[in-house]
Amino acid sequence: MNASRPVTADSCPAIAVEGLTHRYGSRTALDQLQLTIERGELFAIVGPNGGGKTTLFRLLSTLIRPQAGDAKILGHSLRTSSAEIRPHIGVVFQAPSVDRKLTVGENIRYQAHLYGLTGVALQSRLAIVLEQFGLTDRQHDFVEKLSGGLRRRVELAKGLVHQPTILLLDEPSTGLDPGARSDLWQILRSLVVNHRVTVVLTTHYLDEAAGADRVAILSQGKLMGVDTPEALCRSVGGDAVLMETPRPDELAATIRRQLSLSATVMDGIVRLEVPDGHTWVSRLVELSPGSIQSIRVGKPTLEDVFIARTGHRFWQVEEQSHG
Ligand SMILES: Nc1ncnc2c1ncn2[C@@H]1O[C@H](COP(=O)(O)OP(=O)(O)OP(=O)(O)O)[C@@H](O)[C@H]1O
Repeated sequence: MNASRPVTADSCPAIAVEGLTHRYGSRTALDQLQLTIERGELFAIVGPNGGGKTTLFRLLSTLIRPQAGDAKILGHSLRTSSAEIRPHIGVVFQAPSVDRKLTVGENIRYQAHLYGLTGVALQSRLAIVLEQFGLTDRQHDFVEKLSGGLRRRVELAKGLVHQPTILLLDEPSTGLDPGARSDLWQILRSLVVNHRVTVVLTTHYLDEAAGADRVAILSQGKLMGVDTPEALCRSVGGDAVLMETPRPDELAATIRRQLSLSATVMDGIVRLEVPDGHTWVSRLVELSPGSIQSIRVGKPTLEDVFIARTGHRFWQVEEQSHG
């Protein structure tokens, strides 16, 4: 984007992760990860706490060096070329990096200095990002006076002031109310569509990951699936049928025995995936008269994908130990 930078071949992906493995002592945080992120994608890396998202994020943002494997960012190796990579990436960390005692404008200006921007070029970029994030009339306000959503916008403006090709965001929605989360996603989508920035974010909100172009599911350091949200959900097959009953194990066993369907019990709820779920409702209810308190039929969600791929509920995984 910057004329002084070497032009990178447009054909190479934004990010190509090639067998990245990372261990903290005996704990494997990332296990031979393979993943390609194309340019101009809004890409979500989703996973429960401890899944390895932050470790991957720290590797991709050149904060830590790969122990095994590599990743190419716009064709540059993380192992050998982190200095070449840095100008091309903008990073928004999970922990706030804005200085609350400085104004919005000062925060962005200091960040721009770190990337060597000065004078007219700096003023021009400052004006552009302030406008882009609806902060022009707040530029003289102290950050400590802003709402959480506006502060997050200042973080984004800082991350983009040097015009990176790739924006990495670690859990950007954490702590935001639903309105601010929705604003944030609109901004991210606009960056992709109008400015062709590749946006890669981590999240543990499955519902918001469904708004990305593609989703990678990371659990216990392993990639459990990567595709568009629609394709991932289709891969579960049919509809998800969920039943509440006082004796879930008994009902699941009856369904397996009498209907030859693979019913499972998770968190006390009997669940199964079948094509045309609505056609099964009366048969299921008649199977065990009076025992089903409620029955729900719905299209599979990313949570269903997670269950199908890992055998666990999303929020259970963090309680399990890692190998
Ligand atoms: N500095 C560290 N020392 C030891 N173990 C660590 C360290 N950082 C992470 N881990 C472990 O590595 C695994 C992956 O952690 P990581 O923070 O990458 O996951 P995450 O998906 O980002 O989780 P969260 O959503 O909670 O931030 C976890 O088991 C975690 O306990």
